[in-house]
Amino acid sequence: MSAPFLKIENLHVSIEGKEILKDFSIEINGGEIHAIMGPNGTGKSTLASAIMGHPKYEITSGSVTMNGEDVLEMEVDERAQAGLFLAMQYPSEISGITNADFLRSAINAGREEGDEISLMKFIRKLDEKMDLLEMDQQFAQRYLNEGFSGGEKKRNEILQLMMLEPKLAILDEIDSGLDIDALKVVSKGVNAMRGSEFGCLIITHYQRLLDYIKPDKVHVMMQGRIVKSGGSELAERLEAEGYDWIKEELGIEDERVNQEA
Ligand SMILES: Nc1ncnc2c1ncn2[C@@H]1O[C@H](COP(=O)(O)OP(=O)(O)OP(=O)(O)O)[C@@H](O)[C@H]1O
Repeated sequence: MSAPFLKIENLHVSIEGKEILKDFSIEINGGEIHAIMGPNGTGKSTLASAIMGHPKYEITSGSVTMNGEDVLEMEVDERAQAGLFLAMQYPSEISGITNADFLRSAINAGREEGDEISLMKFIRKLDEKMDLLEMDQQFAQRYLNEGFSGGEKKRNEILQLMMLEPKLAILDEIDSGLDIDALKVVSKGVNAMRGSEFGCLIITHYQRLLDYIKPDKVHVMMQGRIVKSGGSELAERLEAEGYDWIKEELGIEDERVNQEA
């Protein structure tokens, strides 16, 4: 069997001297979609930012490899070129750059000189993906995310995903703030990406999203690491019962209590 698409081993990450990720490990194979759920403040977004190389997050030990290559050795742009993609909880607005220009530059940044996507091919692909995501054509010419509603930003993140066709996507709360119709459309986009050459890590608070995007594995994250893994049934139980039963089962105490002790 080939090496896992994404392999994270014993990762420790600190922010401003405070350790947030504590011995985090996961393996995602090509074609697999994994979901991470967990209470607020357990380090889910920190994980996403650390993998992408955000300078604020200091990796103190552990490894991250993609297809056997050391991701932590790569510059941020090299990580994107290697096929990593992050859809963020709060996508930023960039004035002066249209959505279409941004997408074309991003596609070409991942290609060799002379192998850039032709304008015709780009437009055809953009039209096709925007159709699938039921996006109005005007969004191609609007400045990136500027004035987009929360739901439109999320839909636009999935458009980027479909245009860039990364090997591994991390989707951080792409369901937050989406109405039911938008949730279905966004899920349709992610499902259209499914295939042996695509791995995906979905961070979510709600099982609802996983009704539409069926994960191969569900992981529960607490206090900076995965404490339990299972299938979709795990997400269903979390939705019904919350996290207390896991804390009880595994003897996990709230951190604040630990600090006071
Ligand atoms: N820039 C920062 N400076 C200081 N602390 C930070 C910073 N970024 C994150 N943290 C802290 O790290 C911890 C983990 O935050 P993170 O955003 O990764 O959690 P999360 O699991 O994604 O939470 P949520 O479910 O609420 O989105 C929190 O206690 C947070 O306050």
